[in-house]
Amino acid sequence: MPMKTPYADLPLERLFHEHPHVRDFLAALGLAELPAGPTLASCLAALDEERLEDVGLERQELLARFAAYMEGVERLLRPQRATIGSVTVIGGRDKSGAAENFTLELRPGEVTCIVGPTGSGKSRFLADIEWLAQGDSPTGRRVLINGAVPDPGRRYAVDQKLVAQLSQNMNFVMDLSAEEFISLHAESRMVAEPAAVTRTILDLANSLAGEQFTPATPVTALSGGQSRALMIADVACLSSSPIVLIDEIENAGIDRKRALALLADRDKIILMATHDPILALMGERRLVFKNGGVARIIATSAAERANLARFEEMDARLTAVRHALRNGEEIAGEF
Ligand SMILES: Nc1ncnc2c1ncn2[C@@H]1O[C@H](COP(=O)(O)OP(=O)(O)OP(=O)(O)O)[C@@H](O)[C@H]1O
Repeated sequence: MPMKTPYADLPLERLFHEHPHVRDFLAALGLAELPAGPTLASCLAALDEERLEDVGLERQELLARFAAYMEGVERLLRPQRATIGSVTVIGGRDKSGAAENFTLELRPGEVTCIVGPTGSGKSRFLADIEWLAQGDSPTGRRVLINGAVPDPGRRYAVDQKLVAQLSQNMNFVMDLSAEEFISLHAESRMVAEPAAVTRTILDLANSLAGEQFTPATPVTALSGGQSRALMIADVACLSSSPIVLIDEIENAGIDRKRALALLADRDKIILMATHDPILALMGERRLVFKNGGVARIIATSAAERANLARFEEMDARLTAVRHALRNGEEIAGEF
């Protein structure tokens, strides 16, 4: 049964005006030039056999391909953030098989920190969330979305990923400028004004990075802190994934506090492995890992938050020393 799409029957000018990406779709098939016609359906109907042979598709297949493409685009554009009100993690067992006995509900805008010694299971926990584990990982944990088992399509979807990962190492292999790189992403996400969004992301990234870069800076020339800042701004503004997993925002010349606030502001559910005292205390809670299991859940108390101000002061002083070191100054006297 061939798939039908109303888009093929729109007046051609309107189709191209409202959906400029259709031109890219056609160009990719070698159909940038089409026989004249009032609608795409009529243009495709007028294609001669020879051109169809060049494309390698039957006429009906071509329409079905177009319908599937437009459906994919619609899915991409459909807002999905509103559909996530909570993520629930139901405890499984630690490495010795002892039950974890916890049920944890995470909501948009909340930051949950993950702490514990090396090998205690922090990355495993993040992986359980990334894959929406259903008792089928070594921990036996289960993850619910909006209080229910997510449908399997959601679990394996690549275009509507629930989870975005910000990992430590950003290795760019493409030879693009920062502006080209981000605008390519903005265009692929089909945002209404890719140029404006790109500018916002570059500005945000620069406000997070200790040292500035220009839109023309090649991504391969960005420092560790700059590329990290760029990825954080990109995830905050362009990713539709409602859950963000962060494996430590290290102190690589980046305003960690602002970065975290920026992500939380966008109503994302944030899980972050960190032992940075300021970031850890900015979170709503900390999950303490031992022997592969969650040993304790500590809600950040008012008393802990009171310490935060003092740690921020200490951090500002250390930042000043770091700055002075970077500038080749001597570190003597009052700091
Ligand atoms: N509950 C569990 N049951 C069985 N295996 C587990 C469990 N939790 C973690 N593991 C396994 O233990 C190993 C160490 O865990 P993981 O890498 O998550 O630790 P980590 O805290 O992230 O360590 P690091 O800080 O060094 O990165 C991994 O192979 C992981 O799959």
